[in-house]
Amino acid sequence: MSRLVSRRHLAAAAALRRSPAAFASRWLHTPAFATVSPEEISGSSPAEVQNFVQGKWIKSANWNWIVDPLNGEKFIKVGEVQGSEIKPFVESLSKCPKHGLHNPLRAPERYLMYGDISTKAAHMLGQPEVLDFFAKLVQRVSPKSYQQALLEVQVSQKFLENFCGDQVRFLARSFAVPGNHVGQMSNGYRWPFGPVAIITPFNFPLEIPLLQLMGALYMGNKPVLKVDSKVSIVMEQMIRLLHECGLPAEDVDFINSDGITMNKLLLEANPKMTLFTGSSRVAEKLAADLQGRIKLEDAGFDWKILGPDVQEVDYISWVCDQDAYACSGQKCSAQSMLFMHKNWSSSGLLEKMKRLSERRKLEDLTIGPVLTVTTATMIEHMNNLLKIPGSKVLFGGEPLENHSIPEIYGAFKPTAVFVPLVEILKNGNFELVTKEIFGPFQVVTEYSEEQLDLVLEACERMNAHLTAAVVSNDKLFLQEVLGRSVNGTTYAGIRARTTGAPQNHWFGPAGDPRGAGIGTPEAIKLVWSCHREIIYDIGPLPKKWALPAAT
Ligand SMILES: NC(=O)c1ccc[n+]([C@@H]2O[C@H](COP(=O)([O-])OP(=O)(O)OC[C@H]3O[C@@H](n4cnc5c(N)ncnc54)[C@H](O)[C@@H]3O)[C@@H](O)[C@H]2O)c1
Repeated sequence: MSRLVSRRHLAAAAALRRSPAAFASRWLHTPAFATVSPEEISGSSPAEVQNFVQGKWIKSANWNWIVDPLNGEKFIKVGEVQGSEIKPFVESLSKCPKHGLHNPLRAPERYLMYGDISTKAAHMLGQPEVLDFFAKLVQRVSPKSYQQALLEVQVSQKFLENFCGDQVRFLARSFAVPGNHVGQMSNGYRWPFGPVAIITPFNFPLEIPLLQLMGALYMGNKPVLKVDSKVSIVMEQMIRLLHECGLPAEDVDFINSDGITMNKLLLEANPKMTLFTGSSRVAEKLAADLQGRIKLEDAGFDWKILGPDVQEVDYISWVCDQDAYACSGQKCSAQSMLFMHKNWSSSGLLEKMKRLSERRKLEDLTIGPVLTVTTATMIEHMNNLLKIPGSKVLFGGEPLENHSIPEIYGAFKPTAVFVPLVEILKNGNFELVTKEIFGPFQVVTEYSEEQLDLVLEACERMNAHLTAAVVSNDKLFLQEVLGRSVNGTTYAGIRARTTGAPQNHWFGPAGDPRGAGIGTPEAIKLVWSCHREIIYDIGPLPKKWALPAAT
């Protein structure tokens, strides 16, 4: 947002606050469950975020002030639980037994209750004013265009629709296998873990925590949820909506804290499973601390390979632009590296990508603040890449201008840096080139027919295998690339993309036994339940049973 626009925005907000009629009409459009109005939150009218534990909303002795990513004003105060205040959360989790709040043999009516809660929540979230409320609230804390924010809310709403009626109990479908003799039958059940924890990052303030939270609940677990404090206001409001839709107050705890306090809580409360979504650095620390009782959705260094068949250049350049730069590149599925077959060099693809990237502007948040990488870090990374022989800036490479984004955040133009493939593969260069920059930044390279092995070697050597796209309709090419790669969510074909997985696509990494998933019934079952086999063996004994010899 330019200084001008930012001032205009603030002036408009101030005028609105002065006018009681306008104020009233804003609040009339605020849903009944809500305690904030997205447009009203400002430095002079800050919002407050609370914690929820043992069935009650509670504050904390400590407020953590969150600054508005667009102008640096302190605009949200989060009641952050300190290390000395975690006792109620530890006690609350400890109350839940390992067999969970429900399971196929205990309190099965709760599967139906969650079907009803999902029905009501899907209906409420589907109301235009509620969709708009959450889209705008997401935009305030994790700035992205209105369309991108709305899509996040719509995906969440569709997910809830998917688990209406009997769909929650179908998640816990069991099976039976005939035994060796009469009365024997083995039954496989989906069993909950009981007390569990969910930790989520800033970039999808609603979709990631909501989908994981509901999945955990559907399968019979009791979760404590921690969302990055920068954006936790969104889930705080969603939990209020869920309570309105019948979510039992004791089923979910919601904590705001820093990472150190959450780490302490995990060690003391000993949840039987933790779902972590965030950086690989924290993921690895928690995996060690929790001795493997964890599932991970961590960093993404996502690649796209353009195959030899050049076609639909306008469409593909648009998909590349969306994949690399929508949400200012802050999607874990964002296109981090583009491998372009040489046949594309004369297609005009790179020029088109450049032109599309130049349409992005702060005013509509098609480019905006980067919440975890500063401008200086992005410049430093780019300069390090430019030391590699043959590398060059294709477009971007400069800070955004005329804005009031605070320095703790990044403000960078959509950027593409070309690095030659043979250089990428050199030891020393490889780590640098494949470092995830969680911002509007991608590396582009080119390969010839004979170099496909080198491309696949690069993909093999990467550590994160989240999303990928193979853009080609050449079936043999697709078969070769897909058969020699592992990414968990891979799009293949001329319309392939790396981002935008909706609730009906499994989303998660592959190639790691700790890898989690989100969205689909398979993801819910894998992450939030374990297999339990009960072998019924009720007899009767054979009439002529006699004691056998010792074995
Ligand atoms: N794979 C996926 O599905 C997915 C989705 C979104 C984001 N991401 C990744 O997340 C990263 C961006 O998010 P970030 O930089 O905010 O991640 P982060 O790891 O810094 O933080 C994620 C969450 O972990 C908490 N946390 C930090 N230290 C902790 C500790 N010691 N114990 C417990 N909790 C702790 C944070 O407060 C936050 O809520 C990127 O690497 C991105 O690729 C992955």
